[in-house]
Amino acid sequence: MTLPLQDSILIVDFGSQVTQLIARRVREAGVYSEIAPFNSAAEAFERLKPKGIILSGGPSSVMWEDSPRAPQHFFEAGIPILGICYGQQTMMQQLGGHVEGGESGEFGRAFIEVKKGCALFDGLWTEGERHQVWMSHGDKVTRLAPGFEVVAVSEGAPYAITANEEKRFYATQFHPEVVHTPDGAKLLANFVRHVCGLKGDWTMAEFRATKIADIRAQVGEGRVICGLSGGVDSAVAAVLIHEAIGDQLTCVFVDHGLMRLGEAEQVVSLFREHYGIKLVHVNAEERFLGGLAGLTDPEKKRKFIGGEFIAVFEEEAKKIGGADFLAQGTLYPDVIESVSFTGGPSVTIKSHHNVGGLPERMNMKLVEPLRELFKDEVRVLGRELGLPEIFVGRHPFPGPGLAIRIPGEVSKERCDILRKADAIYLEEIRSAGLYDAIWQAFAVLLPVRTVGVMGDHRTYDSVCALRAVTSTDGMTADIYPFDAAFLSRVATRIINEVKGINRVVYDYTSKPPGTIEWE
Ligand SMILES: Nc1ncnc2c1ncn2[C@@H]1O[C@H](COP(=O)(O)OP(=O)(O)OP(=O)(O)O)[C@@H](O)[C@H]1O
Ligand SMILES: O=c1[nH]c(=O)c2[nH+]cn([C@@H]3O[C@H](COP(=O)(O)O)[C@@H](O)[C@H]3O)c2[nH]1
Ligand SMILES: NC(=O)CC[C@H](N)C(=O)O
Ligand SMILES: [Mg+2]
Repeated sequence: MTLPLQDSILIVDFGSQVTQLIARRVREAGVYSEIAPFNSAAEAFERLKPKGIILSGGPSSVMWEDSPRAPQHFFEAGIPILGICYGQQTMMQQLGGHVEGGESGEFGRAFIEVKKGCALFDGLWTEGERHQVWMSHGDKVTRLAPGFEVVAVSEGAPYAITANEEKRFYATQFHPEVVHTPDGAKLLANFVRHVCGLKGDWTMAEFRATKIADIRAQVGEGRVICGLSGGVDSAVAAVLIHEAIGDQLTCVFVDHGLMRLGEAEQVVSLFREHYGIKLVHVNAEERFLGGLAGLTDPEKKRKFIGGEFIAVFEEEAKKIGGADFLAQGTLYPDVIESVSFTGGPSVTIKSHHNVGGLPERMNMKLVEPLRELFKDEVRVLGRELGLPEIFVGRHPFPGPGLAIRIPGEVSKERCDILRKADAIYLEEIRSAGLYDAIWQAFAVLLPVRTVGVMGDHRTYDSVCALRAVTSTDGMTADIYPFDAAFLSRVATRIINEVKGINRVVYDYTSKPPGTIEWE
């Protein structure tokens, strides 16, 4: 089944780290968009018949031989085009302008001065105003293509915004898609609604319908195994896939012994209570803990866990007579931190078990309907699908579980200690009414022992670190500012009630420079 063609924007990806943010801003403006790598953009254009095109940034330089280009016929299609950074540079060059390597680039905050009104910022900015934007470029346009004029300048980029109003082509040297360009979202909304003339009535309901059609097309009559963790992402993925293909789906919950206190039982009973979806509960504690023995390097731990997950999924697939597809609730941040996207410049920060931690050879093909979304968007989709708040509002919990919250070697004994401390911490957060104000909170068991004195005895036990952060999408995060009384209450309870811990500290690191998890 294919859906009727809907109004859309095509985003051509040249490998920028933040291409997905363009898509996100366009979705926020209520317009459907798809991202296509530059080398398959022509095909996507044929299929979508978009009402506008956005050319992303990218790591290449247009002065390099063989650097990527937009299909030339896009410029003759009679629809509006917005070029961002690299997208601006290639557009200018492809239309007869000129780009040079700058003596010095502009990275980070910059200010532009508006020289002239233009449809791109109609109703938003006016002549003479100065606005903060975010830049990240070394090259710059030095001669405009015919028909273009300068509408805004910055210190390092005399052509900060240029426009060919007749053709409805616009180009920015800065990145409107990032939050550090405060008016950027409005600028993009203006482009898709005002310039491209789209209504802005696209919703998550339509995303749901599109994804259901995509899943049906991908899976056909095949069988699908879905890794279900109890987290938001896999619950939403499972319900969505079930809506698409019904009984062709079997969910597999892997209890790797690295879950929080009581979590495994809770996940399984909650899911069975709410959904008539087939669910297999696999007890795999021994093999996970066995394989983790002796491993201390975070990436080795992550890779082992990623591989073992797949091994379990493959075994379970065999038991149901084979499965052609493995579904996961992979989100965009998992992808961008683990691997470079469409050959982009991003480096591996950590191998999320479900992406960079996957073994190289896998028998099943992946079904990942949430791969372009950010967590807060998945929550919106979850509500759209009618998932109860108890799933939708849950703090994220990483697939590798407690293994990455126990720096150094993991053992059952250390998992048990951590489980108790973590449960006390979360219980206190809930009873203080803070759970929903926090993005994620957890305890970490450090491989450090310190001296203490309890009841006149000397103790020599482990240190427990507490972490709590606020965030909207997990990509950046800030610490949650508990008051001292709360922290000391939690610390006292943990030290009193958990044998093996005699000191508690609070982690004050934002992301960046830290990551949310400790490994
Ligand atoms: N214990 C598990 N058993 C089966 N699959 C799992 C397990 N843990 C993680 N997965 C799979 O890995 C994917 C990524 O995990 P991740 O933690 O990012 O998502 P989630 O658990 O669904 O949601 P959340 O981020 O809210 O915890 C999950 O969506 C799920 O498909
Ligand atoms: O399913 C997952 N598998 C993983 O391997 C993984 N590593 C980190 N996370 C979660 O991702 C978010 C960002 O975490 P970091 O700042 O630690 O990268 C946070 O919400 C983390 O809990 C993971 N989730
Ligand atoms: N962020 C970008 O798109 C950078 C484009 C190009 N690589 C430059 O340095 O100017
Ligand atoms: Mg999880």
